Amino acid sequence: MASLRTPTVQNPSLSPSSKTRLPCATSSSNNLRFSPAPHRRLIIVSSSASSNKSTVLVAEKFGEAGIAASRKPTVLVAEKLGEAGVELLRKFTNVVCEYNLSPEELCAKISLCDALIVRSGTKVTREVFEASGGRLKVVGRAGVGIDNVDLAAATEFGCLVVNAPTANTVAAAEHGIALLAAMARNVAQADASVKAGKWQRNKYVGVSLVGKTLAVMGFGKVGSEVARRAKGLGMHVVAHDPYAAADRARAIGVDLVSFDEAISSADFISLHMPLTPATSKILNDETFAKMKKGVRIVNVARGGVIDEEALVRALDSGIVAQAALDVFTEEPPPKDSKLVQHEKVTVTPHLGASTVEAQEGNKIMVKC
Ligand SMILES: O=C(O)[C@H](O)COP(=O)(O)O
Repeated sequence: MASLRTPTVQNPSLSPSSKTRLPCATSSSNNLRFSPAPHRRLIIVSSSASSNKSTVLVAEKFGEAGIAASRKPTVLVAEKLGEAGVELLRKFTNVVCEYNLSPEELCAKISLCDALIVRSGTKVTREVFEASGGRLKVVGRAGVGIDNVDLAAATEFGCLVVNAPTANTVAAAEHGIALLAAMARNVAQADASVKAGKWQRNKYVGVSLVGKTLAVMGFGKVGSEVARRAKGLGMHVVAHDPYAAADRARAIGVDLVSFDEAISSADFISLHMPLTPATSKILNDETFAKMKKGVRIVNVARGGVIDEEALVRALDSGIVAQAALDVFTEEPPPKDSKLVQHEKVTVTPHLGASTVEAQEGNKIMVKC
């Protein structure tokens, strides 16, 4: 049985309903049922986490019968997605998969497309919407963060932006925990050392996690899963999130505290907030100065939430003992980046959502 989860419309002013979540279709076995919204034309690529089967539904203006009669919409898939979802999408749309497009190439192709599907690596700028000449009706973000899409321009050009808010949760949380443990035990550095022919047992003495305080900054889907796992490792977990409910935190044994209390009490800080004007460079010289000397930082959220130059200063001064980073202000970061090359820093190339399961389970709902 394929189950459809509800994606989130990111610019809901374009939604026919005032709600940001659109329960448009349900599926039971092979029997597809559409909600009574005949004016809607939907393209939904979805998959059930339990069955790992992707489903594509296309409902035309007057229901399923309209699909055959209509022109098939053209969907540009600009980054690699799970193959099963793309295959199903092909049944109902003209799918064009073109990866690693330059901004100019994307602009050149977009005027022929009704929908665009991206991950975090494609910048969907105002220029893209301008170049589409109004044909682009929906941008599907196969993942969570939509900071790579110019939402104001999308709204102005009448284009919906939808994301898949839950597909990557576990993958991102697991990667956060993987980086936390790998950083504490110098796994990457020790691995490189052994491969270079060395045997430096004294150099790579680590620190334990048990009994340490972890501050989870951003207690949403990923943050709360990280907290749950960290509790299982015997850590004391506090969290800061201006929007989280205290009882939800309490239910998993986490104290919600103020930003300053979280960062000043933590032995480890794990970042899980979206990149917004309010969170941009939220870790900076001023906030590093409030941290415990020797704090360790994990970032699987967005590079832009850290002032990277300030982090290098904090690493050099010893305020921050180590950092493990999956995300960077500029991706890929410059080869000579002091931060990436820093010996106290462990890095991965934005792999938070990159598990087989997360990519197969990823779902995109595109509403035209
Ligand atoms: O926002 C997300 O969903 C994650 O950062 C993963 O991004 P990705 O789809 O580019 O791997």
